Amino acid sequence: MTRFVVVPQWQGSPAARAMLLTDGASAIAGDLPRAHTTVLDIPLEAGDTEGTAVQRLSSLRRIRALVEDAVRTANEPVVAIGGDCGVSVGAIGALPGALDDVALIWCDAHPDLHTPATSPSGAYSGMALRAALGDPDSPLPGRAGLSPDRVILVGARVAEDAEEDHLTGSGITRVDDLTSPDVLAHAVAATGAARVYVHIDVDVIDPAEFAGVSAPAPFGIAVADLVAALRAVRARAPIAGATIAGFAPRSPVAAVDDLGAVLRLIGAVA
Ligand SMILES: NC(=[NH2+])NCCC[C@H](N)C(=O)O
Repeated sequence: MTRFVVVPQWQGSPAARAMLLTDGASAIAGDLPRAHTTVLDIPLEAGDTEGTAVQRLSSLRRIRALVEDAVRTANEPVVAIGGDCGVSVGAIGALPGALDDVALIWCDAHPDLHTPATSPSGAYSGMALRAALGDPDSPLPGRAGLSPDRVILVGARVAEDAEEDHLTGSGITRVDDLTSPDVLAHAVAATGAARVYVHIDVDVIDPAEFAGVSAPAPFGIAVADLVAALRAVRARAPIAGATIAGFAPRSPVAAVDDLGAVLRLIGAVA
């Protein structure tokens, strides 16, 4: 079975209306099977930087501990429901066993490869993949063991120069076209990994199909293509865990329009 861990946090987001992410998490939670769902009691306050370049770090640190504890005690694969992308760093770090057999599929309109020094916003979500890879400059790094040559970045189309510079020669594989469903599975097979973690920021989906995101970016992936690609991945390697992040509906009525797509994505990883 799968355990759903709902993390209604917003503190890692650069968005002006970041708290919409807590509404998104709650909307999703309402559609999940109650007996298999844990909703974390997330501090609502912003917290402070602790003198670093990471906004709201003190709250993010407390949230990290809650996420790690929930994933560790689940004793079954967890689908973490954000909140912003920072949720994945703790959820990946708390996976059972060493991370050296894990491939990470990072589906996101943004590569999230900033360090605190290069981030334009100070938002931890924009540093999330870099932190998951053990960024030595991060005050809140992920657990060691994940390797860039086992990371596949899907649908990233809005990147700052510092992120493009880091990507060049990083060993990270990029996949931008999922219209052929086996491309992603082949990329995973090429990493040699035995299990897969799937991170999905819903802003990877084309805005024509999905409205409830903080910063819509054109030329995204189709829901059906991502679902088919993930099905092909699962035929080869088990999913060790997953995150659905970035759902920021403008209103409860607007949330309903996107929930079908969210549930299809959850079905693809759960
Ligand atoms: N996964 C996301 N929504 N990331 C947003 C990051 C935006 C921008 N690159 C920043 O660091 O502020």
